[in-house]
Amino acid sequence: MATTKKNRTQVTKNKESEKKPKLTGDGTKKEIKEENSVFAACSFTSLGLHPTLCEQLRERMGFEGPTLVQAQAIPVVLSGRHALVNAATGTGKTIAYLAPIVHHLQGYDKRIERSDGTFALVLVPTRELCLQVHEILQKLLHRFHWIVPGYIMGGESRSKEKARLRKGISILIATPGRLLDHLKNTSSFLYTNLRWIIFDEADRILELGFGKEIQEILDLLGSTKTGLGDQENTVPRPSKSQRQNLLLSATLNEKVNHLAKISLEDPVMIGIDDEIMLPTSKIRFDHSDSDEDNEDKHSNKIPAVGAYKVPVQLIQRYLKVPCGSRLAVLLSVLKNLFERDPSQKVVLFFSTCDAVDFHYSLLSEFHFSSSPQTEEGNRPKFLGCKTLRLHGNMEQEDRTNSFQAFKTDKSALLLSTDVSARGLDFPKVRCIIQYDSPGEATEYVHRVGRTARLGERGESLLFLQPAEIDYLQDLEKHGVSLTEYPLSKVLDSFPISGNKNVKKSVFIDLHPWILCLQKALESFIASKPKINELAKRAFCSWVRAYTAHRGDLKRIFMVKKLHLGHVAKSFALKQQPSLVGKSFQNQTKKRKRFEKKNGMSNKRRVARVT
Ligand SMILES: Nc1ncnc2c1ncn2[C@@H]1O[C@H](COP(=O)(O)OP(=O)(O)OP(=O)(O)O)[C@@H](O)[C@H]1O
Repeated sequence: MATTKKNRTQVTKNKESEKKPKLTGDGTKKEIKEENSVFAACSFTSLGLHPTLCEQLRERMGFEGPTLVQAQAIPVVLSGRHALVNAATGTGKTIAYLAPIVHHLQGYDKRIERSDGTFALVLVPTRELCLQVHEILQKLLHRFHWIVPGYIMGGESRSKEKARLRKGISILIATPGRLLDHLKNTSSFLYTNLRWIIFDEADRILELGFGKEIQEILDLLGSTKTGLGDQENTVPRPSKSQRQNLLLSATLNEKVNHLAKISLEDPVMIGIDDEIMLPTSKIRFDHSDSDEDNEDKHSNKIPAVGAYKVPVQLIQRYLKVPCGSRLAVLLSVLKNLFERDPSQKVVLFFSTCDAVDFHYSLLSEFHFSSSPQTEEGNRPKFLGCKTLRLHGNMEQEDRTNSFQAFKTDKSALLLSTDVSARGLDFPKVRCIIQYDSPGEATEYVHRVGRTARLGERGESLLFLQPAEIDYLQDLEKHGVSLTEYPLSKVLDSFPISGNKNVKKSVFIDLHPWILCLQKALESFIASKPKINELAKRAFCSWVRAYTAHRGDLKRIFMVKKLHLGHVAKSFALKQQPSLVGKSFQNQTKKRKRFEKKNGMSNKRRVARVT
């Protein structure tokens, strides 16, 4: 704790000299307002990093100086202490752990070699994050060619990964399932020199149901306090000075407590306010844990649920939309956004892969004119922007292509599930739209965190039905407050039958623009059998996802309150809800049989959705 506080003080003291322009990751200059600054006033060199590494950060990556979280975390990581790092999205946590590791590895008396195996292991929840961290690491290692970066993740060829592991990877980025697979089955994977284990997006790794895998990984690596270090096949537990574990996320909450408890020794807390700290002895990590007396021996403190850190400059709004008008309103909001600024990036979040596929096809093919005189062939595309999609049911190659395209594109709309919610750093995203609500407040924070990164401006819109409006109070509990989006004004701005002066309605679902658009959408879907099929599938998955809300959220997202006819309308379906409902019941039965057969837990089900 002492180290953290000292660094914090140093950062505050130096704030006066913070006014000069900073370079962002993409090399563009910008003024950062002092009160909103994410940058510290010190230099990378003053934090103790090797000059060549500092040069690399500045010249190759365009980073003039550290961010606040880097200024706090780098000295701690360099010191060898275990740490729990909490900082808002987009504040540079990746460099906060990678830079000190590279600093140490390049400085070994005897240069490390591939045959020494793996020194550092970075665990991440998704494949895209795996690729992203690897890309950053490659840049960081440009001048240190003897330190080899590598990744292993689901969806890739196991045999190719085995070959790479056999040759040796110094810093390895991995998703948990595939790592465990190699730990058990790849005998040439050498990790006796392992010194660092990092959990990036620690809470998400656990939420995805990887808790058991993580426990097994830590045991196999001999890195738990209660680990099975004496088992065959495990690495002898290194001394405290040799092994260092780090946990990072913008939303560290009680889900991480268990992991912190089993993997961190006397950790330094970075970015965690004292008010939200509880001694570990006061917290039950899980219901099976009756070992509280032992906890008192370690008087570590870990974070309790509290306020989440959302970038201060982010403008957060909500839209209250009746269920049956959701689709028409969504399309109107998108049209308004891209007409206001055709060259921008927007991410649109859905709860299921099927919903992404349906809306992607719809937006790619839907042509519209509010004037009935316009012939079908002459109607313009409803939305002129480039559209991309990303979800967990796509082929790995398509996933990677979408991910890379959205990174480099100057203007595009990305339709995605929560697979994009964590850690992904798409430059210059201007707006986040949460069409399907995120459920847990943590997920809200990470979704909106794809914009307003590193002090840039950004906007977020959350769709809620009138019956779901209490969700705003749930967010308030975590210090997140939203204001209402001026929907009527936006809807009034659209011409109806080429006429801007039509009598407008105060009710969204009776607004002439919405009525006209809804009618066109329903005719379009009825005339396209393939998209119609996608709409029905998306409808079924949507209702299923709605039923999956957990705990307190069930009170807000009540399936019983859903009017299935209106839900069908939000997929532009004219069918009777009972017809659609029947196919939903069949699908639900099929899913339940599948899950029973495969012994899948609740948490796994959430993972399958993304
Ligand atoms: N010192 C720096 N100066 C300028 N840009 C930086 C600096 N450090 C990191 N960046 C850039 O800031 C952006 C955000 O960094 P990063 O993805 O590590 O954030 P994060 O805190 O891990 O976000 P999330 O919580 O969403 O995962 C990246 O584009 C990165 O290149």
